Amino acid sequence: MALAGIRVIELAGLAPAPFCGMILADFGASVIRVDRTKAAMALDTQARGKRSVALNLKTPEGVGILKKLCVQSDVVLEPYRKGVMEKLGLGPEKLLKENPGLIYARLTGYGQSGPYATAAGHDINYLAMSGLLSRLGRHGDKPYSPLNLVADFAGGGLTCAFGIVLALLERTRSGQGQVIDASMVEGAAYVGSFIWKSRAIGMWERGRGQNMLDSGAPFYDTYRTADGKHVAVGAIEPQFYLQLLRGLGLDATDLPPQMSPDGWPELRRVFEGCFATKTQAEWSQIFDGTDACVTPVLSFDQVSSHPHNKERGSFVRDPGEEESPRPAPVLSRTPADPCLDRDPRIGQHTREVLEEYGFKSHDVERLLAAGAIEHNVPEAKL
Ligand SMILES: CCCCCCCCCCCC[C@H](C)C(=O)SCCNC(=O)CCNC(=O)[C@H](O)C(C)(C)COP(=O)(O)OP(=O)(O)OC[C@H]1O[C@@H](n2cnc3c(N)ncnc32)[C@H](O)[C@@H]1OP(=O)(O)O
Repeated sequence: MALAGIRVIELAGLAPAPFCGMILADFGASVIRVDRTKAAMALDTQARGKRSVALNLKTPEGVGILKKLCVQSDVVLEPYRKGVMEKLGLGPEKLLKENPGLIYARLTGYGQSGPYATAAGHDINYLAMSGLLSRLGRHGDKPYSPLNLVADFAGGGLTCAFGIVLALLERTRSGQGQVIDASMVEGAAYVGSFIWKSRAIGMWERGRGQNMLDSGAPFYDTYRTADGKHVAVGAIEPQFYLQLLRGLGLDATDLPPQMSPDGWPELRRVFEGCFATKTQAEWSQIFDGTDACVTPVLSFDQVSSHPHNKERGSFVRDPGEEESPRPAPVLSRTPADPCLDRDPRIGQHTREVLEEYGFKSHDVERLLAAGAIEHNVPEAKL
């Protein structure tokens, strides 16, 4: 796999850093998640392919172990509030001095500088600060946050993983590591570059929810079908729009012009009436194989059995029969090979990892007895 041989230390976080770590693990990196001792439960639902060590960073021994793990690794990924790592004596200056090749990725909401740098926050706050949230939502309604996808995952975890891969690539030339300051505000805004830059061509002149791509246009929206399900319509170009009308049994000459916002309320009423007359499956039969850009809005239950996704194997099943998306994109020679084992328990690999990083087994016993580390044996499987 593309990242085989890369050693990553991921300090356990809430959602964006775990996703970043999972991407690296899916593509072959050895990812060790550093968990707290005495944790009631693992909150990391994106632990695929990772190993877990449990360290108590409130003890000098725990901090010493983390330092040893970091200086022998390629990447450290930390999701804490600005200043937490420095307080532990594990700031980038110190670690890069000991390991000049280290890539030190800091994934935060507001970045490492500025008046908000130390403030608590979550996806919705970062999205708000990126400017994008002000553009999301239906006409007449307040701004709407589309799950925690944009800041936490697209602008956060994924962007940070991209930064790590760039730094790894650059290190092959310079031999040097570097610090990555991944701010989710900036990552989200960057992901939204199209929105920012397409203002110049007048794409966002109208208010929220009144433009072509923000649910303003009837040819770019979802519609309820006779069985209470939905279809998604994305028929922008005139030739595709004509196919949409054909499938709906409508004649363009009886309707307001496609690109005239004044006629959009009337057009939407007509489309709503049409889509409500058939089930989702019936619409799929009509539109599949055409360029009308109409697709079913699939539920999680439907998604993996849809013939397209099924043929490509777009979803994988873990041994607990839970489905999840397979890693993307697909590389032709070195594709990701997601680990299908159950997620690690907190501290499941403490002993194994510490010995791998040069600790003697009697040291491990001493650290266990001192409460600086925890080792949890997985429950036996039948
Ligand atoms: C009942 C509650 C249930 C909660 C269920 C949660 C279910 C999951 C849901 C996921 C929701 C996802 C949401 C929508 C998100 O947006 S997640 C994104 C959150 N934001 C970020 O990640 C940005 C960067 N991080 C941060 O800003 C902050 O970490 C935070 C998220 C606001 C949390 O702040 P806070 O809890 O005060 O932690 P921090 O200031 O970072 O300090 C961490 C302290 O913990 C310590 N620590 C760390 N590891 C260990 C360890 N192994 N052993 C012992 N201690 C440990 C650190 O040393 C630090 O301690 P101290 O410096 O405070 O003394």
